[in-house]
Amino acid sequence: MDYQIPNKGILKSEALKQYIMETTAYPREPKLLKELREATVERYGNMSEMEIPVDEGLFLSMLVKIMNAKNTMEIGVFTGYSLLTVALALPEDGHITAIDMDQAGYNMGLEFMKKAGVDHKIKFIQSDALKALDQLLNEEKQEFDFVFVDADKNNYSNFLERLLKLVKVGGIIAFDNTLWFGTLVEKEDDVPVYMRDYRESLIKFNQKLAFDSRVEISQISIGDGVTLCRRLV
Ligand SMILES: C[S@@+](CC[C@H](N)C(=O)[O-])C[C@H]1O[C@@H](n2cnc3c(N)ncnc32)[C@H](O)[C@@H]1O
Repeated sequence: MDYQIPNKGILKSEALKQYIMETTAYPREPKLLKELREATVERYGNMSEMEIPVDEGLFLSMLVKIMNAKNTMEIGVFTGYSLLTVALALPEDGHITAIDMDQAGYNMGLEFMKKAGVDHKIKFIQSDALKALDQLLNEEKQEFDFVFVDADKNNYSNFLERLLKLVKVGGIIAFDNTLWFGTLVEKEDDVPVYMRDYRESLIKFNQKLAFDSRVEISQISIGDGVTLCRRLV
């Protein structure tokens, strides 16, 4: 045999990433999401990198629609790119409980939610996420179909424990950044010091998830890595 099938890894270069964005992501990005993305870059500069990328937004949007999700939650809002994405994907009577300890980012994004006519679907809770989840667990029981987690990577395990009581059986909890800029497979010394703490937590979280029989998991290599956890029991 004089040929070899190459490794199945997907993104081999920045150019390939750019190709995906330019051919299938940017042309499909809803107008108000584009405006929000650009306004976030203008206001927050490099911090705007916290937003999920456009291709990931399109993926989440389709997932929410395929699932027929109605009652959803988001942990980690910033200016609301993923929040507006999900709000647009939900039906008119859909709902998102959005949690962030910072209110300023959400306030900026709210203008775009209003323009899109989806602000009535959103209940924003300004709080530390663990506190807010404990509060939700103490309140009247409600079942979530879909949760997007994009905050405080040191607490992903703690979020999971609480979310498994809040998400319905068959529902999905999606954890963002589970590949942490590829640093998980780099030597610690080669990783910038400010990224090591989350790197360590995510390595442990991924290892633990792999053997957690309460969920079915799928690691999606999009954006910075998204792990889907479907509640089984
Ligand atoms: C990566 S950004 C979220 C980006 C957002 N999903 C988007 O697409 O634009 C993370 C957000 O999580 C919030 N956050 C971090 N730790 C938190 C915690 N323990 N409780 C609540 N919010 C937290 C930060 O204030 C920040 O706005």
